[in-house]
Amino acid sequence: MSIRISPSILAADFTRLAEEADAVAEDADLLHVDVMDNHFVPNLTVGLPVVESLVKKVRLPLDIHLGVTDPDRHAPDYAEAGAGSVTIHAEATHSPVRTLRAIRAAGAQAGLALNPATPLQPYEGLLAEADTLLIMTVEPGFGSQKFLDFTLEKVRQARALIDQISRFGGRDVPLWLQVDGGVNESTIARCAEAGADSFVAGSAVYAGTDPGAAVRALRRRVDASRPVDARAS
Ligand SMILES: O=C(CO)[C@H](O)[C@H](O)COP(=O)(O)O
Ligand SMILES: [Fe+2]
Repeated sequence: MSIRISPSILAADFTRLAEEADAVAEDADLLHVDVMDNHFVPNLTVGLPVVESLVKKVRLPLDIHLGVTDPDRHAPDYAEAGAGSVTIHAEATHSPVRTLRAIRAAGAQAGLALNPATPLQPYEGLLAEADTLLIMTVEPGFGSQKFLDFTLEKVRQARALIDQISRFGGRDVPLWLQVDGGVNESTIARCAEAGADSFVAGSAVYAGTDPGAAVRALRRRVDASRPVDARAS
């Protein structure tokens, strides 16, 4: 089983985004960009012009997390800008099928995010339209928040569902199970044990002095939490 680590630049130095991205380029799989509009979440970050500039400079695929009120209007623009993946929130979208299909049609992977209090069951049928299911492990809006333990039960439910879909041949492309918020060296193993295989980490990567080493440490934690025969060589 492969895993993905996606450092969140929400915790990086915004005056040096290209260098901060470069610092994890050898060790990470994606670069997570939180687009926040001060409406869906009470914080304002970056938008399309910054993402368009990052796409040209950053060696990793951009993992765009849209914390915005109107993802149906904005998501296709991020995919067309060259993002690797664009994730919309279930609580914000009014036409998830159309928007997830538009993201894929523009050449990006499509993600669906669920806030901590949002149940999985109403969205199970939508998973066929998605490449990533993001289970928020904090309320979206800010970095450095404490991991919400109760969200692990939803990660377990999602893992069981994804495994069931794969067993019955229901997909020909992977469906990543991503966690975001409070993921660090103490919580990442529990996320992996619950079934997550894609991990966003902001402060755990960028708060220290060596972001690349922090990504490698997180990867080792995930690896150590898996059975010996499933570990990376
Ligand atoms: O979506 C997010 C917040 O809404 C961020 O991706 C997340 O908070 C990452 O930061 P940290 O790992 O420090 O919790
Ligand atoms: Fe995020």
